[in-house]
Amino acid sequence: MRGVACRCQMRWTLAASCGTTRAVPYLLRPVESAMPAARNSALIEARDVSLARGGRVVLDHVDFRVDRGEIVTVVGPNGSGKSTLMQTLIGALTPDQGAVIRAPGLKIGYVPQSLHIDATMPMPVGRFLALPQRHSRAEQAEALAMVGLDDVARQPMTSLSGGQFQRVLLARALLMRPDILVLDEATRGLDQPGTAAFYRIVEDLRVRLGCGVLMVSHDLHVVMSASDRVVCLNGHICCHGTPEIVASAPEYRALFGVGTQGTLALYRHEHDHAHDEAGACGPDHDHTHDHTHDADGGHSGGKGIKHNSGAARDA
Ligand SMILES: Nc1ncnc2c1ncn2[C@@H]1O[C@H](COP(=O)(O)OP(=O)(O)OP(=O)(O)O)[C@@H](O)[C@H]1O
Repeated sequence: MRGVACRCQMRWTLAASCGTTRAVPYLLRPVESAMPAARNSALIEARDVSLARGGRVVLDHVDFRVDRGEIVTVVGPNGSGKSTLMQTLIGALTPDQGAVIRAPGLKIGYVPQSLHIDATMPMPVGRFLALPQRHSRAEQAEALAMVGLDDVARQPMTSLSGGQFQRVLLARALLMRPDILVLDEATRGLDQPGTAAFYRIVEDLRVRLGCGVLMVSHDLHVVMSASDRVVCLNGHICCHGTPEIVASAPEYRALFGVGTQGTLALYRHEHDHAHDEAGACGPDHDHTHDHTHDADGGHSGGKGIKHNSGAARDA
C-alpha cells in the first residue's frame, strides 16, 4: 500500500507500508518547538522600530509582522532600508528605538542575495550544505530535491549556474528546518524565468513546510503574484496591501506557468491617495512622499524619509 502524504500547515507526513509506519522525511518531521501552531500568530514582529546608520535615520517608526504560513514581500527603492529591516528582524542589528519580538524558539532560514566562494577552493555542494551544521546525505538529498536539484551533491559550488547556486542556498536554509524563511533579494542576477521558477519553489515550500516567508525583492511582477502581503518601505512603511491580479498577459503565462497563472499583479495602496491600474496617482491624491510610482506600482526617487500618515505606517 502506498503511503499517503498529508499536506497541511502542520509539519507531519504519515507514510504507511504494509501496515507499518516508516520514517517520515527529515524536513517534514514534527519539530519540537515552543512555536504557536496556528496560522496568524506572529513569527516576527517589529514594533515602532527606528534605527540610524551612518548618522542617518534608515528605519523610522516601522511596524511590521510576519505570520506563520504567509508570504510577505518588502519592496522599495535602493537605500530605502530593506536589508536593514531584514537584519533588524533576524537580530543582526539592534533597533535604537522600539522592539523586535521573535516567537520563542523561532528558527530562521536565511538566504542572502549572494555568497562569494573562492574559485580556487574546491567546495562540493555536499560539503557546503554541511556548513555550519552537519546533516546526513539523505537529509541533504531531501533538501536538494525540495528545491528541484538532483545529483548535484558532488558538483563544485563554483560550477553551478546562478539559479542553481541560489537554490543550494535555499536548500541550506531548509536544513535548519526553519519556522520562517528570510530571502534578501535572493534572485538578484537571475533572469526572469529563473526568478519565477525560484519563487514557485518558495510558494511550494510555504505550503509543504507551513513556514512563514519574508522576502525582499525588486522583481515586482513576479513577487507580487507570489505574495500574500506586500509592504513598501522607504525608511517608513509608506504603503502595504494584498496583491491583486489585474491582468493575465499570454507572455506572463508563458513565463510564470501554473504557479502564478502567468498573471501580472498589482498591490493595493492604502495611502491617502488613489492609484489607477497603471500605478499612477489619481486626481485626489495628497502625495506627501518624496518618491514616485512607476508603471508597476513600484517606487523610485528620493531617499529622504517623510511620513505620509500614521495609518500608512501600519503594516
Ligand atoms: N554598515 C552601514 N553603515 C552605514 N550606513 C549603512 C550601512 N549599511 C547600510 N547603510 C545605509 O543605510 C541605508 C539603507 O541601506 P539598506 O542596505 O538597508 O537599503 P536597501 O533598501 O536594502 O537598498 P538596496 O535596494 O540598494 O539593497 C543606505 O543609505 C545605506 O547607505
